[in-house]
Amino acid sequence: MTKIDIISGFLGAGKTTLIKNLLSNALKGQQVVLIENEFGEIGIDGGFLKEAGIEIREMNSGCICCSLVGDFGTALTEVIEKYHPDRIIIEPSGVGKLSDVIHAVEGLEMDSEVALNSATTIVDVTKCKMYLRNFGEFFRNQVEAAGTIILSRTDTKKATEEKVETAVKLIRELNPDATIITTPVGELDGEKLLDTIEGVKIDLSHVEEEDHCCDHDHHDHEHHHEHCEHDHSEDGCGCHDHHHHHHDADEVFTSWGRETIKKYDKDELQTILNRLCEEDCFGTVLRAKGMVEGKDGTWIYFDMVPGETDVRDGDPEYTGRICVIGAELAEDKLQEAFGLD
Ligand SMILES: Nc1nc2c(ncn2[C@@H]2O[C@H](COP(=O)(O)OP(=O)(O)OP(=O)(O)O)[C@@H](O)[C@H]2O)c(=O)[nH]1
Repeated sequence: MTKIDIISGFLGAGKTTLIKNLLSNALKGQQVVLIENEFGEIGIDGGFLKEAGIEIREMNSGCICCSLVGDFGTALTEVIEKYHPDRIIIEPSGVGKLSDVIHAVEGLEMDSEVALNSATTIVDVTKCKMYLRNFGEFFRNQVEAAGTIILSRTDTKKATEEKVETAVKLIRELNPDATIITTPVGELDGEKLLDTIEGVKIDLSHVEEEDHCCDHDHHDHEHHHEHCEHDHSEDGCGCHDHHHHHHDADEVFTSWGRETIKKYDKDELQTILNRLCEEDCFGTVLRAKGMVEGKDGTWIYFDMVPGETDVRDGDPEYTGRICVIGAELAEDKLQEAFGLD
């Protein structure tokens, strides 16, 4: 019997970080297949995990919830038949709806030797309130459908006691029964972490069904996306408020990605990422990530979520890749900022 574990969470919440942690600790020695669904044309995360000898099946064809019946079901069945793994970890895209993924897995349980083992959502404790307000339609479903919720960034200074308490309260309102992990994951023993995630019942009774995005006609929506002044303050602008329903992820979010051989230095990349955090001219940038060759021949990896950047050394990749995800992105400005034609 193959166990299926779903690790969801909004853009940049910390899904890949948690999966790496599980693979190198609690799941070490198990045969694991990871199915990733990245939002954005340029797949970035795959390379990180291939090093760990993990088989990866990437699906970059947009939102997982829109391809569940076709691609996703086929991918799962193929993986099961080919590898008979101990586990399959599914990492839906940051803007995927968790309940849709759960439904899809449950649909396969009858015919295949698989069992849904856990459904976990990672919530960035420092942005919970803002994302709930601005992107509630997507964020809420991930919280409502989860068996376990892990708060990320509880190890940072920004995660004050007050902020953690507020996040827990907001999460409790949406999902009264979930186990909420408030201890920084890095402090937890791997086995303890896995035990906590695995032992939880998955209950979709409090998930708002109108959030199910595959039932509707993709071309017959009313669009209410009035753009607004983005002040990038912590509480955001409130323009994508949670009363809007029935949107596909690709109606609200866009991505811009490039493969490039252009060389950068770390300071230059840091400056670009700071600009993405601070300036309004790019649209609402929610995530940037990638890897590029450095001017000195080393490789530079980077991550950006609002208010947070990380530029670091990494192993050479087959080519440089940049991916930016957000709402109403100004592609020409992004291209210009990264110095690309
Ligand atoms: N301090 C701190 N940083 C974190 C934590 N979790 C994730 N990060 C950082 O946040 C950034 C994004 O983390 P990822 O694990 O790539 O997030 P993700 O959810 O896979 O992101 P997507 O690619 O958008 O799906 C990285 O720079 C991580 O190092 C955490 O608990 N604490």
